[in-house]
Amino acid sequence: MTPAAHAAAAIEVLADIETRHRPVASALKDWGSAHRFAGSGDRARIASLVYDALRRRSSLAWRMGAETPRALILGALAFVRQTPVDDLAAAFAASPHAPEPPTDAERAAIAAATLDGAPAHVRGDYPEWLDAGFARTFGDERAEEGAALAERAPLDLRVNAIKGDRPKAERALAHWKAAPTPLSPFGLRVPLTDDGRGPPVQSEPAHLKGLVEVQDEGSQLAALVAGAAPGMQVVDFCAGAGGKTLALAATMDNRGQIYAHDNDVRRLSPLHDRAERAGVRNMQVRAPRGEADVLADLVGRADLVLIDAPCTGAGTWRRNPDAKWRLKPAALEARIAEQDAVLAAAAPLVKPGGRLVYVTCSVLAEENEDRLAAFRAQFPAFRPVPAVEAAVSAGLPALGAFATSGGDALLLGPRRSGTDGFFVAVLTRG
Ligand SMILES: C[S@@+](CC[C@H](N)C(=O)[O-])C[C@H]1O[C@@H](n2cnc3c(N)ncnc32)[C@H](O)[C@@H]1O
Repeated sequence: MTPAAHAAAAIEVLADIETRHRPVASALKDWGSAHRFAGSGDRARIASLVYDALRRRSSLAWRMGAETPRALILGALAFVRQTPVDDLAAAFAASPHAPEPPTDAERAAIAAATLDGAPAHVRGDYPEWLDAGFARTFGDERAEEGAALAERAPLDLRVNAIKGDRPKAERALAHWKAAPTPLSPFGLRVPLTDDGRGPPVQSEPAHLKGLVEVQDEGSQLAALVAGAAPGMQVVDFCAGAGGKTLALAATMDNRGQIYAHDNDVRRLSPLHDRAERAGVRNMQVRAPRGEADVLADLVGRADLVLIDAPCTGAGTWRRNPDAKWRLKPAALEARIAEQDAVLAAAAPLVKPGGRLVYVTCSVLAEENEDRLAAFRAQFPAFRPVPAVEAAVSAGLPALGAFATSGGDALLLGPRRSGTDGFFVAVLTRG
């Protein structure tokens, strides 16, 4: 397929997403099934263009003066990919499966485009109803912070210390030009292609042998700040597929015990194979079993309980741009209720003197500081560890620069730390 045909396909996929309110992954999958001639490289290029358009949907629509799938894809090619409009016109004219060449009105929109005068939520490409929430966290810099969350995300890997060190992994992945990440001592960053595609990690020997896992640097840092150490009893209360479980286990060196729990048994299922591949031998999966309290024996026994709470994912919009446009106030309310519920359910597991670590991948204070305040009112025995102190004791003093204004937590994000957005608060039980 030609680049022009990729553009035509991306317009089709976006139209499917808009008209049938479909998640982007399903729309892309269906397009691939209906167009079997398209190879995996073509499908990846189409997906990358769709994601580029979705990340910047508001600002592209503002610049193009329209929010149609065609306007968004032309805008992504012109403003994200920086393709000159005459080159687009020539490419479209030369390909039989191309969109119509840019009209005079579209050319004029591209030539005149500016975001001057656009409101913060348009410049920052986040939903208008979240403007107050963004203003609360970021104040006058909310448009810039939103824009950083609308950039492409890098491909980060975590080197699994059970299987080898970072230089070993770097050598194994030299053909990808993987290089150390700035903040995590276990991170490697893999450059993407100009159009935003990464290499096939899952089939790479270093991945198959458990030497590396895909994990954003911010997620790695959240797990490191939690401070799991050899010999501890650790509960990963919202383990999901185990991204953080494996990171915690790597710092425990197979000594002590890590219990991976989630209230959704299906989410836990990949963890068995992942742990096997990673060489983790001190993990128990505590999946839900009907009404039984599967963590009853751990009450008051855990040195560390990590709550990687269900959240809106507002810190990971670089990777899931359609999620930000689909997010509605009711979903935020539902996540808040779940966050209060997991905090209340997990707190009794912490032993006196032990640590509770609350993490979200959101930048919204309603999911972060407000939840901690509500929790502390209900559980006064828990006291926050100042973020600077938590960073120093994790051996990551540089993270102190990302303390929240209250100083009780860390807030990471693409504009601050070059990572996804994560909120990390450490509390101790008195
Ligand atoms: C942010 S995800 C976890 C991601 C995972 N820790 C990782 O690093 O890959 C949040 C998880 O919380 C789980 N969850 C939601 N409510 C819960 C509850 N009441 N008890 C336990 N887990 C819950 C969800 O099923 C979801 O898997």
